[in-house]
Amino acid sequence: MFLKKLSVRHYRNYEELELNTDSNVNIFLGSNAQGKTNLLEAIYVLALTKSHRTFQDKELIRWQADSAHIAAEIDKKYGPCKLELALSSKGKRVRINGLEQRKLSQFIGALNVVMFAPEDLEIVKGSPGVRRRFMDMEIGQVYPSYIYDLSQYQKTLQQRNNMLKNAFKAPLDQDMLSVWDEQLVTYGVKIMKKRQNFIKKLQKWAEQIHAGITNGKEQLTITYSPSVADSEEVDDTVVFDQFMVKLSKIRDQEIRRGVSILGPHRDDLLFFINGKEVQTYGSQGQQRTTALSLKLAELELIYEEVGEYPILLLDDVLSELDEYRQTQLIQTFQSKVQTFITTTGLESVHLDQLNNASIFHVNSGSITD
Ligand SMILES: Nc1ncnc2c1ncn2[C@@H]1O[C@H](COP(=O)(O)OP(=O)(O)OP(=O)(O)O)[C@@H](O)[C@H]1O
Repeated sequence: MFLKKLSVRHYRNYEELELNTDSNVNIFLGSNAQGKTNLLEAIYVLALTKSHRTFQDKELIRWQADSAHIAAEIDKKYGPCKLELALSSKGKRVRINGLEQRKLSQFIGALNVVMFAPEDLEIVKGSPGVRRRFMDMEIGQVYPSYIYDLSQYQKTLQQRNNMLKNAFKAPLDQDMLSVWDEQLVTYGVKIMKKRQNFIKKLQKWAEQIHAGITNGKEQLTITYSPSVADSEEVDDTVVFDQFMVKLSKIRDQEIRRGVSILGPHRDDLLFFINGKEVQTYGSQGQQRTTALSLKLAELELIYEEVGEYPILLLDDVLSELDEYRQTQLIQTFQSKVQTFITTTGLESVHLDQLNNASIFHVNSGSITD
């Protein structure tokens, strides 16, 4: 995929901006707080309809404005495509080639991106919630049906939690709870299955890439850890039954605690280097390399599934990498992936290794020469 033109209006600190991005490598250069990340974020939001750094959509709208707009012209394998997204207090509206899409799931995936930002270290180091969000965002952009299953699961979970929360006030409607149980399990199994497949594919690439970055010294293993199944293997019928049985066993506990304690909303991912868990035993450098391998693996996974490479967004990460890792990264994207990079200074970027990079000077929400 190749992003030819990006336009934003009333987005973060941008009043109005149109940018021709004809190069394979586009560098947003500027001091702190000028709007470099805002531009990468705009591309990310156009792809996934959500920001990578906030859950609050209203933060994306320029102060004092009612709505924000992002648009892009993209060259895809099958031809050119125009994407538009408008954000307001009423919600989001999206169009593909001028045609309004009723559901966001019809829009997500039209543009594929992989963002690598300093916060990604949290995927390795942080709480399970960060890893679940990582899985959800990434699986959703490749398999649109996942977004539907996930939203159905979340709705069911909310209803079921409401019921459990109120169980101490009035007698529990056991029949109704059984209906929610079955629905929770039905969508839960679909989600687990897709997460398992995704992680298996990601593992294959990440292991290879990580071995390359570490000169074959480290073997990276990524394991899906579902809260329901006894192993990472998820077989539909077996897990459906296991899930139902386990729910009935913990019913009293769930009623006492007033919350659903089993299901994909409690899943996790585990990372191991040479058999040792990275979160607990990995050095800062190993954790960083794990996050990098993960992101580079995503490029390959998306290529395998979608048939073309996504756009790579590198937010202030080159300076964090030593020269060897920076070279590895640049060599990976240089030939095949259109890349957008933010940086505060070119001295930390080995420009000599980049062919035909365009440099945009970002200054208080505008691009200057
Ligand atoms: N909704 C908004 N409306 C107007 N301005 C905003 C809004 N949200 C953020 N900003 C402004 O955007 C700027 C931050 O932009 P951004 O995060 O892109 O910085 P950056 O250039 O990447 O800096 P750094 O190098 O520090 O990461 C800040 O000046 C902030 O006040």
